[in-house]
Amino acid sequence: MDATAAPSSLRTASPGAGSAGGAPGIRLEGVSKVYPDGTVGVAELDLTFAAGELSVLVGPSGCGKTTTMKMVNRIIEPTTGRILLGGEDVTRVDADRLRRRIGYVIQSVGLFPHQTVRTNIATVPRLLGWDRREIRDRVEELLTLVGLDPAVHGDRYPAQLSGGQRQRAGVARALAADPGVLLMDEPFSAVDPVVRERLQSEFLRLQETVRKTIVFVTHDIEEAVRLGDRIAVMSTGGHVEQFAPPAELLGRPANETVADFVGADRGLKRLAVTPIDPADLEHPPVVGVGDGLAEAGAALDRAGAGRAVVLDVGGRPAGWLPADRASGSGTVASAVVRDDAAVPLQASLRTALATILQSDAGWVPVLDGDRHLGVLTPAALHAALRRSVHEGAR
Ligand SMILES: Nc1ncnc2c1ncn2[C@@H]1O[C@H](COP(=O)(O)OP(=O)(O)OP(=O)(O)O)[C@@H](O)[C@H]1O
Repeated sequence: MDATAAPSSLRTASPGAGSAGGAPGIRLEGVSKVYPDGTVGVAELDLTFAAGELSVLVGPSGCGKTTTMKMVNRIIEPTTGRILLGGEDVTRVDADRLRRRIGYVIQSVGLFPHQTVRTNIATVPRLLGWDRREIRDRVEELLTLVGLDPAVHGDRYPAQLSGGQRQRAGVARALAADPGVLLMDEPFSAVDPVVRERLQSEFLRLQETVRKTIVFVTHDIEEAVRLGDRIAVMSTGGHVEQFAPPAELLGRPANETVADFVGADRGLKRLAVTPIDPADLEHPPVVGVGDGLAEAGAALDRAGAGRAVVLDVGGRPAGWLPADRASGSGTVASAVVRDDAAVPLQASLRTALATILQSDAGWVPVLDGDRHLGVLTPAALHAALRRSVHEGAR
């Protein structure tokens, strides 16, 4: 993507192609870094980061993650090898100009402390000579995109923001000139776990819109599994032990090193990357809040079920009706055990399990849009997880 282009509306594109909405793929060919003291940071690395995908680098401390990432924007100069951005060898181009084509987000954010959030975000567009109006419009667009209120946060200084807000501003600054590539060096590790999870979710939604080619370094395997389209597990010298989508990495670790790194609880981690299968849903009787109790009782009898799912007038789950309350006069509304917990069909088994654990129902209704599809029970969830582990192990 031409970084000197004027701000455009955010791009959408499907991943996997040679370039996605202008985002180039990145290819490292025989790349090595030998530091002046002789330390081999990375040796003979061949690796491709697909266009529009988020690739995560994980591995033990000192294995060469940061070196690998920083060679892409040449904050660290490779000793040998080539790095191609959308087919163009960038190992010889002007490093400053290269960096303006690549967004960079780091743990300590790196916002300029004496500049307002707006001025910080405008840094690269200003360097690229955009006109004032374009810059102003782009900054407002980005503040909103990353969830900062332009009127409230735009004119604050970094010290006047929370850690999470600073990270959002850092992401906005990295995206300012609409670069095709983002490098992210432990961007969410300086905030507490709750804020981190929120930032991760927001960031996933953002990536669905902008589809950048992202190289992301983290120490946190959970974060890698949550965010990565692909995860590279590295060992000393930048050696790639396995580079695979999260489900494959957790289901079929290539060797002991990877298995050790992803952890003995990798079956549990698979929860986060295993989708709900509609075939696993159970279908207890469904009654409406406005139905008569006698009618609901008859439906429960016919099905031989101990309880029914209760839907409100809009068709959303409102709770459940135990068989022993399904008699007498009145409507289901007078006897329903209220519980509006539900998950969308797109949710992971992890979200489904968390929701089940928070409710007394012992199941969770699954929705396709607004339509109730059935309920997921702990037994079905267990079966789905076992199946996915076996599939992964084949
Ligand atoms: N400037 C330097 N001079 C000499 N050796 C260096 C330099 N920078 C990094 N190294 C070494 O290169 C190797 C790879 O370092 P790198 O920072 O890429 O690892 P990392 O996987 O990112 O580690 P961490 O997870 O601890 O951040 C390490 O052995 C490190 O000590």
